Amino acid sequence: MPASAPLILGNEPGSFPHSVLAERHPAIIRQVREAFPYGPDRRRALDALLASCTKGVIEPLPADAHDRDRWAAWGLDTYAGRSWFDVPWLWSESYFYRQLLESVGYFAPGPWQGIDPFRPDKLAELDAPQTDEELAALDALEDRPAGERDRALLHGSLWGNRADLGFRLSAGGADTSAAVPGLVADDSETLWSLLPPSGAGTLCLIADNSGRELVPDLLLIAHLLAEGRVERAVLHVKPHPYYVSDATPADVLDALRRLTVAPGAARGYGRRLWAALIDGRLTVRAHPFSCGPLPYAEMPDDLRAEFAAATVTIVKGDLNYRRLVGDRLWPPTTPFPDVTGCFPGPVAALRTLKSDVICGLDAGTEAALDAAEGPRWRVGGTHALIQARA
Ligand SMILES: O=P(O)(O)OC[C@@]1(O)O[C@H](CO)[C@@H](O)[C@@H]1O
Repeated sequence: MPASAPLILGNEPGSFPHSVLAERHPAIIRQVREAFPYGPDRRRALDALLASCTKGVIEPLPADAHDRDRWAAWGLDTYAGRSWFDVPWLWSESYFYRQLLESVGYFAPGPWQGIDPFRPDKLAELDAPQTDEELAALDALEDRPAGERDRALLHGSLWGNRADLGFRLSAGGADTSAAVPGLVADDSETLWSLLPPSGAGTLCLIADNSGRELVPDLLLIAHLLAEGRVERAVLHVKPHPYYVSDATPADVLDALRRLTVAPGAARGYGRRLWAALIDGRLTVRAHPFSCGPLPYAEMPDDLRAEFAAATVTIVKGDLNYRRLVGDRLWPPTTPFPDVTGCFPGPVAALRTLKSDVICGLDAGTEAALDAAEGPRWRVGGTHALIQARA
């Protein structure tokens, strides 16, 4: 990895990270308050979190918190007592979601234990007519040449990353804006070379959002298994609700059910995935580190061994990209292999651009984007990348 680049904090007014802490997080708290009829205690806890995350400091966890030791190992003892704006942005955001779940009683025995505060929106998205349209498009793909199906399913998974409910909350619907979407980097050939026909290996896919992103991720997995490009797949999701729409094991089951009751070709994909789960060719993992506040460079040994053994790991979305390359302001032309060197094994990123972090651009592309859009191209969600290294 190149020596270093500035770590992103949220303390610069006017910056995107600052707006996430100062505006997006309060909006998420408001949304969660409306999602369920939480009683006075839960509402008080949400108010307290709002005050803490906007004007207060990072509070420590109680000594009996189930994950006290884990968060201590992840840096809580260092950051407790400091402003949410003055610690690494990645850390601050992650702790916000941890504390949001605490506020709604997600972890405590009682009626709200295990209730996903974002579930109503996730289900609404899964049930939306757009999902039907996207699934219906599979019918037309059935008799297309293999290469065309490869590309369509890869791009479906890539652009599915625009379906990010947290992003929509503060981007005012930018995910459907008319700005010309475009790939700013395309290492598809490297990725396909890692997934040759008759591959006997394992694909790891680190999922991002549920709903309209997870569905095409599952379709891609089903396709790669059916085409024999990999023998097994491991889908990594979050152990608990996170960044509003991130996929959890329950969301995987919802998406799978959506596929298995869909008309046309989609149902076939659903049935194949169902069978693959039963016979073990597809497994779902929800590792605690997947909701951790640290870059992948600091992943624990069990995950390191798992990714090292994979044929390739596909890392989905903006947040996972930040964790992959470190949440730092690299010069955009820094080569992707240079900043992903500590990821154990071949890795590919499929991401729409929703935060300032970027690497692996060629100088001409960077200049053209700056000239056309100013800094907006980095965060608008209208551009995307496919980056890969063996
Ligand atoms: O990971 P995803 O779903 O593609 O995007 C997550 C996101 O919306 O949240 C972060 C800000 O809160 C940004 O990194 C990014 O814009």
